[in-house]
Amino acid sequence: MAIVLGPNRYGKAETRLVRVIRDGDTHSLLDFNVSVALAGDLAATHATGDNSTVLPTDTMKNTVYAFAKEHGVGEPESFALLLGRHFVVSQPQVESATISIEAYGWDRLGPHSFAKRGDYTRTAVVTVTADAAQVVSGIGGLVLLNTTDSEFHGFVRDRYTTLPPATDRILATAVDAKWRHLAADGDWAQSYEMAVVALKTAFAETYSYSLQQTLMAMGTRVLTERPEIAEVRLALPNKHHYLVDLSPFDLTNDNEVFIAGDRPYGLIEGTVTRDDVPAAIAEWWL
Ligand SMILES: O=c1[nH]c(=O)c2[nH]c(=O)[nH]c2[nH]1
Repeated sequence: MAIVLGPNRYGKAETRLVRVIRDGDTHSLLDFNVSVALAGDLAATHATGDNSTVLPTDTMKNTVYAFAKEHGVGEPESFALLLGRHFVVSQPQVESATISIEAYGWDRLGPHSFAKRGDYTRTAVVTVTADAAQVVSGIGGLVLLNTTDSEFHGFVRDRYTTLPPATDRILATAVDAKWRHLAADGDWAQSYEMAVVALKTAFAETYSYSLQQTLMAMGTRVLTERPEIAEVRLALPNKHHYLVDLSPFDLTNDNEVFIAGDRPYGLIEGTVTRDDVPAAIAEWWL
C-alpha cells in the first residue's frame, strides 16, 4: 500500500479588482472578484516543500492588477481567458488554469457616479489548457417571484406528510445558474444578456406544477434561444411563502397575506443539456 497525492490545485482566491475607465469626464466602472486556480506539476512542493515549480499566489494577485492596467478589463469571460492563457503559456509546469470571476453591477447615476446593484452577480469560470479552453458563464442570486400560476399537488404522502396540496401559490426563487459555451470566443455581453432574458421569460411564462418543471423550462429556453450554449446547470431554492391564518381576527385570507419564509427551503437542482455536444474539458460546479 502506498499513500499518494490525489488531484490538487492552488491559487489566489477572491482578488477584488475595481477598474475605472476614464473617457474625459465620463467614467465607467468594473468591479470584479477574481479567483485563480492552477494545476500541474506540483508533486515536489507537496512531498518535500520544494517550491521550484510553485508560482506564488501573491504573484497571481499582482498579475490580476497589472493585467487590468496593461490590457484593460472588459467582459469577465474575456479577462478570464486572458489570465488563464497567460498562466498556461508562461509557466510550463501549469497544465490547467481556472479563472473564476464574479462581476458586481453598478448602475450609472451620472458621468462619474454609480449605485451598486445589491442583488444578483454575473459569473464567469474559464478553464484553459495547452490546447483547449472552456467558458462557463452564469448568474447568482437573481430573485424571481410569480404571485400565481403555480400549483403543487399529487405528491407522495407518507405518515410524516402534512403539506396540503396547493392549487394557487406563490413561486419564488433565487436563481443560481451556470451555462457552458460551445466555443471559447463569442459576444459575451450579448450572450449573457439574452441568456438571462431567457431565464426570466421562462420563469414568468411557465404555468408551474413544480419548481422542478420550472427548472426544466428555464434550461430548455436558454438552449432553444442560444445556439452557442451547450449545457445549463441550475440551483433553485424554493423561497416558500406561507399563507397567514387570519381567522383568529375574523378575517379571510384569499392568497393575499404571506409570511416570507427564510429557512429551511427546498433546493431544486438540475442540469439541462443538448445530447449532441462534446463533453466538458474540465469539471465545473454550480
Ligand atoms: O415545487 C415544489 N417541488 C417540491 O419538490 C416540493 N416539495 C415541497 O414540500 N414543496 C415543493 N414544491
